[in-house]
Amino acid sequence: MSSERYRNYFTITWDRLHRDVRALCHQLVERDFVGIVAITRGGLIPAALIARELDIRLIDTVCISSYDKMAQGRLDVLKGIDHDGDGWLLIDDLVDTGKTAGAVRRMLPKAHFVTVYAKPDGRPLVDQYLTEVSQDSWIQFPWDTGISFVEPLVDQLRSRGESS
Ligand SMILES: O=P(O)(O)OC[C@H]1O[C@H](OP(=O)(O)OP(=O)(O)O)[C@H](O)[C@@H]1O
Ligand SMILES: O=c1[nH]c(=O)c2nc[nH]c2[nH]1
Ligand SMILES: [Mg+2]
Repeated sequence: MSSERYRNYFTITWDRLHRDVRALCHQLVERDFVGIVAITRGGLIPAALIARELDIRLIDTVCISSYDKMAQGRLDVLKGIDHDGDGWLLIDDLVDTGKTAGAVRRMLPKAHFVTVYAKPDGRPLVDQYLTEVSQDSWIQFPWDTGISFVEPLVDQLRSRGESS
């Protein structure tokens, strides 16, 4: 873990992500949307799953670059959009500090903004989210992780000198 801001990992598996996105869709299914705007790149995966559940075929993107791994950098808008979001569903995977959400909200003030995960600082900027995650946790998504061998606990303790 390299950023001072984060003390824990909150690990999301593909199964969990799919279940969480479907649960979010239950809260959205009664509404009508013109289409989806996904915030790249993290918003693309939930956007595809939500589009399937809500039978939405019209999908656009706002393309943003901000973090380099865990380090927050300058926010660059690589591609904006030419409407105010009226009737559109705006999707990101998560809101953390709210910097990305704030910038996209200014572009699409009338969109209905949802994220799957929300940390307290960014939470007020979205209309809806499924799961709250503590501000000091880094959410590890399945596309950033893989399955690997884990040493038995006794061996981990031995190598740390905590057991004989
Ligand atoms: O609330 P904030 O502090 O702005 O952080 C939230 C944003 O950070 C992540 O994107 P990132 O910039 O890492 O790019 P990515 O979606 O391409 O992974 C995440 O997907 C959100 O868009
Ligand atoms: O994968 C990620 N996990 C996070 O917790 C986070 N916060 C900002 N950007 C993030 N990306
Ligand atoms: Mg993102």
